Amino acid sequence: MSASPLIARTVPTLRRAVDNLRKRKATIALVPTMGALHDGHVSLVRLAKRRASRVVVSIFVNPTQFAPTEDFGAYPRTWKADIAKLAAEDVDIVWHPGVDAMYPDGFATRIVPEGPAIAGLEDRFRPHFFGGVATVVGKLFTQCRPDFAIFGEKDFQQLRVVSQMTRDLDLGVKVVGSRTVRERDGLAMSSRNVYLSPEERRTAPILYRAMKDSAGRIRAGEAVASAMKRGAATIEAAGFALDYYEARHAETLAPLASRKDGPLRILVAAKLGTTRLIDNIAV
Ligand SMILES: Nc1ncnc2c1ncn2[C@@H]1O[C@H](COP(=O)(O)OP(=O)(O)OP(=O)(O)O)[C@@H](O)[C@H]1O
Ligand SMILES: CC(C)(CO)[C@@H](O)C(=O)[O-]
Ligand code: BAL
Repeated sequence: MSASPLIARTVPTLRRAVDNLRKRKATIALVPTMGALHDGHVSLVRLAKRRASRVVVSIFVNPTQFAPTEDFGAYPRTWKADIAKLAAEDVDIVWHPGVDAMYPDGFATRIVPEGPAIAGLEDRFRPHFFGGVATVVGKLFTQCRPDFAIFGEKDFQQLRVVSQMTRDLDLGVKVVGSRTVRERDGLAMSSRNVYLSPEERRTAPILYRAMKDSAGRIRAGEAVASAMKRGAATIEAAGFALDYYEARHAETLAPLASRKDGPLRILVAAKLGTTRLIDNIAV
């Protein structure tokens, strides 16, 4: 029988719960989320359980990473179903602060990531995004003081930015990436997939198919630029409005002209109607 997790809504409650686990010599893994949980999130929880003896999942739709024109208000919130999923996975603590607990009146500090990991890609199209993510993840780390924190590779640039910030600020957390979980037709699971109309949902897996095709061509010796151009054209022909379709160095995220320059990752962001999807694969 799985037990319901302890739900903490204020920093003192969370701290007491974490301190209690620590007194019992627990190791702790944190899984930061914005809720609307799907099997991708569940896979992060399962990896967390393999890394540590206790698991904390945070559910917080973080306003500071959304631009005023974006979907903060509409973002799916499915609290009851989320808690049922986390109870079934035997999660120990759910950290679910209100906006006032995370950003009390007078809050005036921000972590601003710099350097190659934030050059372009998401940062070009969501310039507010990584500042909001770094600030909230920095807070989540100091609030929960985990040994490990698990992030999905689906948000590949976010994983790199968070790893860099954690190193730079000596936060003492081991950041672990977890592979992307996909639907049967290849679409990366994402909380925002619920926005897709049935027709858009049928089109959406083209993103993954185009990346796989480009990766195959590059592996077979086609020039990176040519394979990427073809992939971008396929995506646009299917009706997506493309933000970017790029091959980058898999570790540094620096732009790469040739496969010989290092391990490659293809990253994409595109809008289908009003829904913005992102994905990436290794070459
Ligand atoms: N399909 C997936 N496979 C593995 N990890 C995932 C997947 N989708 C999301 N994650 C990871 O789950 C964590 C929480 O992400 P979040 O709650 O924003 O979900 P999301 O599905 O990415 O939502 P959104 O649609 O807002 O991008 C992040 O580390 C993210 O990379
Ligand atoms: C890491 C995160 C929970 C920070 O709000 C969010 O960006 C997400 O869900 O990927
Ligand atoms: N999964 C990334 C969170 C966001 O798009 O705001």
